[in-house]
Amino acid sequence: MLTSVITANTPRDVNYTKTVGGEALDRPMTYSEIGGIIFDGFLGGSDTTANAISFIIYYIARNPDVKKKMIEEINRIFQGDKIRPITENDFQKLKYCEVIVKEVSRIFPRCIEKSDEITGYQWPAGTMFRINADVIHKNEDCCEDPDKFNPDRWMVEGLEPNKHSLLMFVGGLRICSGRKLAMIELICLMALHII
Ligand code: HEM
Repeated sequence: MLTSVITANTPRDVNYTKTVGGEALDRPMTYSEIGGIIFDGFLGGSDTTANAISFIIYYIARNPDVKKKMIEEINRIFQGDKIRPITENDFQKLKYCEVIVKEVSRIFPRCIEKSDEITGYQWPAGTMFRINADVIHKNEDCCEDPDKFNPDRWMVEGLEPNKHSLLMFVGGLRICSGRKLAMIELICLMALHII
């Protein structure tokens, strides 16, 4: 089925990406390469989601005030009945759970394993990057300590998030194609299973 979806929807003359497995490509990707990437993504989509939920649990456990607000939101929406199936409407209302996921993504640093050139500079192996530390607000008052775990920074009116604020899914042409599903999975796990 996957192959037929790709065949039906993929224009043959589009150069989807210039690299496969780190190798530069000077031709459009084949259907089997595109299929391979999707397959990798589905396999990779499970351990990335497992890692993400582990960090979410860690930050919730370290921040009791956040946990309290999250439980309040979940109880308000489910009214004590967490056995009923979750609906799209419930999901749309789980705003605090959503910003917890965003804040975990923002605050968690990335580490490069090998020395690399990034933005014109050579960085040694082991460098920790927090390039998504700044969430830009129209309201200057809330530009507080970027090292503080504070999901509320995402809920401020007039928020203009830096486009690199959600680096969990990277960006550009190769942005994670499962990101919306991943957000649904994470938020549902938080609402239905964490507490
Ligand atoms: C929290 C969970 C997830 C995280 C943090 C995550 C993160 C990523 C990252 C960093 C990439 C690489 C982007 C790049 O190479 O520039 C990627 C690619 C991909 N992900 Fe995810 N992912 C998650 C969940 C999922 C899920 C659930 C699926 C599908 C069910 C999925 C499907 C894919 C696919 C198909 C690609 C390849 C996209 C491409 O190369 O064009 N991901 N993901």
